Order: sequence, then C-alpha cells, then structure tokens
Amino acid sequence: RGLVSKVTFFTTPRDAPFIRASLAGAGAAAVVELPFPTDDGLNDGAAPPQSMDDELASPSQLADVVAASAALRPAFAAAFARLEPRPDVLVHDGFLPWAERAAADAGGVPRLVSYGMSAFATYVAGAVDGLAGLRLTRAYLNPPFDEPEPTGPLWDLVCKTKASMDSSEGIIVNSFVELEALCFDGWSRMSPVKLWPVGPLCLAFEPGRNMDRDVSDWLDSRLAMNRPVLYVAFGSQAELSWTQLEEIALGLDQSGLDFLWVVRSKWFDSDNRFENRFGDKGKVYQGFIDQFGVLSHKSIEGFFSHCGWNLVLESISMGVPILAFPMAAEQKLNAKFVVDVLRVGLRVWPKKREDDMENGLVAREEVQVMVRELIFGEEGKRASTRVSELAVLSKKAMEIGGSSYTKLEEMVHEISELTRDKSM
Ligand SMILES: O=c1ccn([C@@H]2O[C@H](COP(=O)(O)OP(=O)(O)O[C@H]3O[C@H](CO)[C@@H](O)[C@H](O)[C@H]3O)[C@@H](O)[C@H]2O)c(=O)[nH]1
Repeated sequence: RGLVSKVTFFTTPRDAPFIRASLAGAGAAAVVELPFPTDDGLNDGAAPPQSMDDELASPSQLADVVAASAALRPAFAAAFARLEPRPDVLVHDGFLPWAERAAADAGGVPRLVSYGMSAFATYVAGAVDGLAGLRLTRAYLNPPFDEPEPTGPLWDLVCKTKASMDSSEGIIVNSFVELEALCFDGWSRMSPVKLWPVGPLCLAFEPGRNMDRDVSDWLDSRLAMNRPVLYVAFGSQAELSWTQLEEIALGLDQSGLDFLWVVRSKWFDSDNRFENRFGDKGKVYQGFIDQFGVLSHKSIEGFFSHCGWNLVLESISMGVPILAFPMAAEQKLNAKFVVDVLRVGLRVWPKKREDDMENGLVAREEVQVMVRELIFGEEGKRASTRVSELAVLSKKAMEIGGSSYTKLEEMVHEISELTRDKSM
C-alpha cells in the first residue's frame, strides 16, 4: 500500500512457487531462492524434513528443522550483501535465530521478528506476572515446558528464539489490538521490545480463491438443504493414534451432523478406512484444502480443530465458533484463550483410560456431545454470537485507519526513523 518501496523474499526452491503465487499482483517484490547445501547429508533419506509443511514433519522435529535451516546462512549472507540498495530492515521468522548474526555481519541491519504465535502465548512464554483474572497451570503447557527446569533441544530453541527477539527492533504478531488488548498491555509493561499486531493477515486475501469445486459444490448443497456443516481439521502436523482417530470418527458419525473432515494422506491406510465411510453426511477430504475458503462458506457453523493460531484467527475472521482439541506446541494455551478469555468456543477433554494412561483419549461420547453442543446448544449459540462480533472487529482492524493498518504504518515509520538516524 505504498508504505515500503521494495521487498525481497528469501526462501528455498521448495517453497518459492507458493511465495510467488501469494505475491501475484503485489508490485515491487522479488524472490530469491536459497537451495539447501547438498554436501552435508541434508538431502539424503535419513535427513530431517526441510520444512514443517513436509508431510513427514512432526512437532517433535521442529528443533531438527530449525537446526538444518542454519545451513542456509552463508548463502543468505552472500545474497543479502548483494542487495541494491542496501536493505533498511530484515524481517525474519522467529524460528530462524541465526538471522541475528547474518544481520550483524551485514553491518548491523535492524531486524524485525515475525512470530507465529498469539500475543497471549508470546506473553505467557516470557511472563513473570500473571494476567488479571486468568488462572493458568502447567497442565496448559506441553513437554518440556511443563517441567520446573526444562531441558532439551526444544527448550534450547525457545531460549535462542527469545534471545533473538529480545535483541530485535520489534516483533510482528498476526493479531489485532482489540482481540488481545490485555496481553499487549502486559507485554509493554514487561519488555522494551515492541509487539506490532498487524493482522489478521488472512484478511489481506479474498477467501475462496482456491476452493476445490467438488468441496464448494458439496457445501452449496448443504446450504440449499439448510443443513449446518461442522468443519473438522487438525492441521498438517497433528499426530493422532489410530485409536483416537477411530473415536473421533465414531463420535462424528453418531452426532448425526453433516461434516467436512480434512485428513492427512498418511491416515489413509490400504483399507481406506475413511473414504465412503460416512455416506452423504460426512465428506472426507484428503490433502491440503483451501481452509480459509471453507471457513468463509455460509454452510460452516463450527470448526472442530487443534487450535493452531492461524486457524483460530481465520475462524474468528469468518465468524465461526471453535471446538478445541489442542494437541502440540502452544495449542493448549490457544484453547484456553479461545474458550475462557474470548469465549468463542468450547473444548473437548481427554478421559484417562487404562490402556492409555499417559495422554488419555477423547472418547466418542465426548465428541458426539460436544459437536452437537457447539452447533445446537446454548453454549455454542453464545460462542457463535460472540465470534460474530469479533469477526466485525477483525475486519475493521484491517481497514484503512483500523488498528492493524495504523500499527503497520507506525512500525514502518519507526524503522525509517531508525535507519535515518543510523545513516546520519
Ligand atoms: O489443509 C490445509 C491445512 C492448513 N491450511 C492452512 O495452514 C495454516 C495452518 O496454520 P495453523 O492453523 O496455525 O496450524 P499449524 O500449521 O499446526 O501451526 C503451527 O504454528 C502455529 C503458529 O504459527 C502454532 O499456533 C501451532 O500450534 C503450530 O502447530 C492455516 O492458515 C490453515 O488455514 C490450509 O489452508 N489447508
């Protein structure tokens, strides 16, 4: 929108087509590809995935993927040094802490860190003080963060990430002031590094551009019959046991609701135990779907999901209440925020069973009762009203003069001042 004159994206050849497609029509944006080195074993079969979008990637491999990405630093530094004119700012993902040294080596280029989590989770990760009216226990954290003295590769990664954020000029958050006001206030009391909420970024796009015809036809048919649809998707990285998948399948089937369920390819075994299983009421989709498009469809009245932060924002932006089934990363915190703070959703709870004492299963009865409560129950109705209000606020935030638009302007202005001061 004319705030920045030139942007260069650095990415790997694997992700470049996706970045280019997203930038179509975005004007002065260039893409530079940085291939992974081939002589360090990264490309052989035993190597970790090179992206968390990889079908093989699991949350436990995050630290491996990040460590592998450090091999890109020499190529990045060389390409960065060749940029003309010299860049005013480097924006990098929070999970690339090696970018700090690259920026220092390039003569101290100021950095902004783009961090994928909510302001709430970002605040909790660094906070000493609690947030008023909110009770959190270690049960809302996943290993190793629920330990009194965490250790291990994930802990080390989070410490490095935090250090690179603390030494940056600011942190870009996909959120908006009105959604997490309490957390932005709490953060500004705790840290001199500014948080810049410039989202929900999904609203920069028109939803439904890449909808599969088969999916939109099926959703249209439900709308025509006035049958609400529950959308079910647990993200690309969820690791669900067969037993748990079966409980979900039985619960959905017994709920009598119409549902669209996106499943990972690896969940399809040779028996194809999900395809054609639910008849006309349950559509199973295998692979990557246009999720934002699905959420924007008028037939969708609830989202049963793992509560990754991006989908939480997409669901809120489209006014769809959430049934939370948090699994990995900071998803339990997101679920807490969605259910108890924003009050735009409900949550399923695992039941301890003798055969699964460690994690407990979310049982079919729980699934059946809670999906119906979300769509038809009193609590679901309240969540639906509240999420519709937040959907309006989210769109206002992204409009010209809205809070996220204004924050973006302020951020660019501050960085320009900083570079001007440095060059004087
Ligand atoms: O078939 C699919 C699957 C995903 N998506 C999109 O991909 C993104 C997925 O992001 P998110 O909802 O945050 O889920 P994860 O990929 O699981 O996110 C990881 O990263 C998030 C922060 O960036 C954390 O909040 C999560 O806990 C962590 O699992 C969203 O925009 C989805 O709409 C699709 O469009 N189609």
